[in-house]
Amino acid sequence: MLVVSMAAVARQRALCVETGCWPAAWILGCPKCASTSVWLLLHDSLGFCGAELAGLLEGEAEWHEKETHFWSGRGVVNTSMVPVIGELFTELYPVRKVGDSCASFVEGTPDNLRTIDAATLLKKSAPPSVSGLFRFVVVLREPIARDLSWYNHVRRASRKLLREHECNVSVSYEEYARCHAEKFEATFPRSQEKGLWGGVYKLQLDLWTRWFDRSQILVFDFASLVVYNTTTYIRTLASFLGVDDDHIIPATIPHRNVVGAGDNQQRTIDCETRDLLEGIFAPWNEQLYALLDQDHRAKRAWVGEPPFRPFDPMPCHHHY
Ligand SMILES: Nc1ncnc2c1ncn2[C@@H]1O[C@H](COP(=O)(O)OS(=O)(=O)O)[C@@H](OP(=O)(O)O)[C@H]1O
Repeated sequence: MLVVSMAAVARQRALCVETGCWPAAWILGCPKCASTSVWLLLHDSLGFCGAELAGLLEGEAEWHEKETHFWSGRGVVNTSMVPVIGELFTELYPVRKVGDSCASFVEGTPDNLRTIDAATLLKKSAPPSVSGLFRFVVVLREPIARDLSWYNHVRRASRKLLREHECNVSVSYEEYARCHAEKFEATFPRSQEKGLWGGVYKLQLDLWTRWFDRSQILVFDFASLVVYNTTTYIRTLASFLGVDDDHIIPATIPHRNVVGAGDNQQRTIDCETRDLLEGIFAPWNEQLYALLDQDHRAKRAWVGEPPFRPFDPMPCHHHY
């Protein structure tokens, strides 16, 4: 049986209202940035539980346990519903589970980071005594690698996701990326939720820091978390989430990819496409690094947040 951290239980109890709770932890994003692995770490090793949704098919229930998509713009909530959103949402996280089967709750919809209205709606819906206690986790991955991973994901996804997609995914990644690059220019500066905007992290962080204190948001770079410094980063994450040192904190992070290894995935891209995309992302990446650096210097970030490691360039191959 999992031994739950009492410190985490106490934190979570402060977020419960009547029969339901607001999750203490939120994995905000980004999609294809190891959000499932972080969720599994919290769920399997640190005693966090996801949402309890009744009446869903088995596979869907497992997915929604991590991702409620309540705030991510799929039509579930809008501003007119603010007075009742809290009541509806907290029903998904029953207070009876806290300290029993769950140390705490976590919401892990990775689309939340880039959804334009998510932070606003959440801030307006949660009581101030509660919203100041939220802990948000953001993992950011080199944007071209993230986009390639998303392309592989969509190619195997449901017809619905394919229909929603504005560029054809049945072509090579290079062709798909060129289509998005053209739309990126055309749609500036809106549509932050679509296509290449998914990798413009500076603007996504701005959406959240407008409404929540920066010290409530822990920003990790993907490579340090999953490759270079996993053990330390897991300890940092646990400490940020209020899991006490007495709790056994794992040294490794799971590796889950919903697409499934061995599926016919595209893993490398040509250098022409890499350079085209790099030209789009590089100025935004620079703005992101500058923002994070300022947050650290001005002590706006949580004191334990490590310096952000700039992204390694996306590898590519030349055609000869
Ligand atoms: N531990 C570890 N080490 C290395 N890589 C890892 C790890 N955990 C997750 N991943 C990679 O993250 C991608 C999946 O991210 P998500 O779970 O956020 O995807 S999803 O948005 O929930 O669909 C997916 O990336 P791609 O393989 O490039 O598609 C996973 O392989």
